[in-house]
Amino acid sequence: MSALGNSELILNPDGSIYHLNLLPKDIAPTIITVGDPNRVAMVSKYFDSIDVEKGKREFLTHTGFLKGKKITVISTGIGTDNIDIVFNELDALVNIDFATRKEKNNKTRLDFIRIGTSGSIQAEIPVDSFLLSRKAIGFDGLMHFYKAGQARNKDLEQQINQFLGWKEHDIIAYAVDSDKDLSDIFNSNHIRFGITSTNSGFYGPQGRSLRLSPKITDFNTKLASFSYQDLNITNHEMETAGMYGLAKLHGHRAVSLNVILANRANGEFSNNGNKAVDDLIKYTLEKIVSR
Ligand SMILES: O=P(O)(O)O[C@H]1O[C@H](CO)[C@@H](O)[C@H]1O
Ligand SMILES: O=c1cc[nH]c(=O)[nH]1
Repeated sequence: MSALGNSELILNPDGSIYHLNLLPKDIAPTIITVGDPNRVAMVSKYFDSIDVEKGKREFLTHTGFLKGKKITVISTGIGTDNIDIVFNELDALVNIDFATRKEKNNKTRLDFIRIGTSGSIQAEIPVDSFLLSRKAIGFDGLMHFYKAGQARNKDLEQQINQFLGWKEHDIIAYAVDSDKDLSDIFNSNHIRFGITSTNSGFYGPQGRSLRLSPKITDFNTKLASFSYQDLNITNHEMETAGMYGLAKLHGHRAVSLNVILANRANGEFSNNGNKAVDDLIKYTLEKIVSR
């Protein structure tokens, strides 16, 4: 493989990677991703020590130790356009030699655990509950730009696209599974499971309208009535499918956990979102350190 050029692998003057502003030594193999930069400190305040605090734009990183386990928490900002940056750059930090600018022979596998927020489209999934995305359906388009055949769940893709029939609206979904072994660490009766819909926006792309008219009027009820292998499409958010796809393509593992803040079927929004997010953070950290 020839060396990556200056316009492809972009390093800052201090040798750190372009957007994340991180050096290879700044990250742990276990990485918690959160959307909101303010959530980074909500996670790292539980660490026994914080050894790295760096950031640039919406990408804030803390790395430290909890009960002897080295953990990184990083904010991705909103959307899979940012996931593309975060996952490519985190992989580069461990699997590209910045001196030779070539891929390393011996690869390092990373574990990604998202602690996010989300909106349920199923009436019986209440606000403030926790949901693990067994699978994700991407309406955002990110995977269409990669040779992603081996990472995708083609059977689910075929079934959802046929069921929805939204090709006439230029909407074609891709589908990706969570990593089963990593997901199993977070199983318990506190967690619900489902298929997560990852969208390219919060309003129109999640069937919301404030002043603009939706093109697809039965958007959420149609998605909510689909089922696949005993799982329903449970919730909308904006990162998981991209995470699952890019993690698999790079040889990493990923799982997405979300607090349900909105119930779209009942028209409810949590009054207690911060407390629920804090509870999911504590639950996730406990599972990470006790595995
Ligand atoms: O709370 P985070 O992790 O950002 O996740 C959800 O919240 C944002 C929208 O409000 C989107 O990023 C969505 O995925
Ligand atoms: O409804 C919601 C709530 C949180 N995040 C989303 O993307 N959608």
